[in-house]
Amino acid sequence: ALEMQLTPMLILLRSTLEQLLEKDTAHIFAQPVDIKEVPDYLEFISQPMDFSTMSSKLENHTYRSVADLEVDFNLMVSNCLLYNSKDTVFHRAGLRLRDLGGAVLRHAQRLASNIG
Ligand SMILES: CC(=O)c1c[nH]c2ccccc12
Repeated sequence: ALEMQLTPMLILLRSTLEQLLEKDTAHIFAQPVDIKEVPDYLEFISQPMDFSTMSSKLENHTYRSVADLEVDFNLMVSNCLLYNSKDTVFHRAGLRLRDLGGAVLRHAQRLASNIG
């Protein structure tokens, strides 16, 4: 039945998001960038993304595949690399999350292919 098919995917997506969160040890990506603290942020970034938003989208069944999750992960990382100049801790953290997260997502995609 459909709910049987969706449940394993939901479990896989939760596990994948947890693994991605673990790579952000400084919790730089945990919450939305605070526009009060960073008033020019939306002049550069049209679609903010962060892990708490991804978690809400996951629980609202917005993601139907690992690829869907990957789109928002890549958006979050791209925003960081665009807004923060190369000589910043935040930019370096974005590069590191991109590389570590890529490995997590490749493994999750392989597991997802075994569910289908
Ligand atoms: C993820 C990211 O770019 C940021 C996370 N926290 C911030 C604070 C000021 C400017 C940028 C950020």
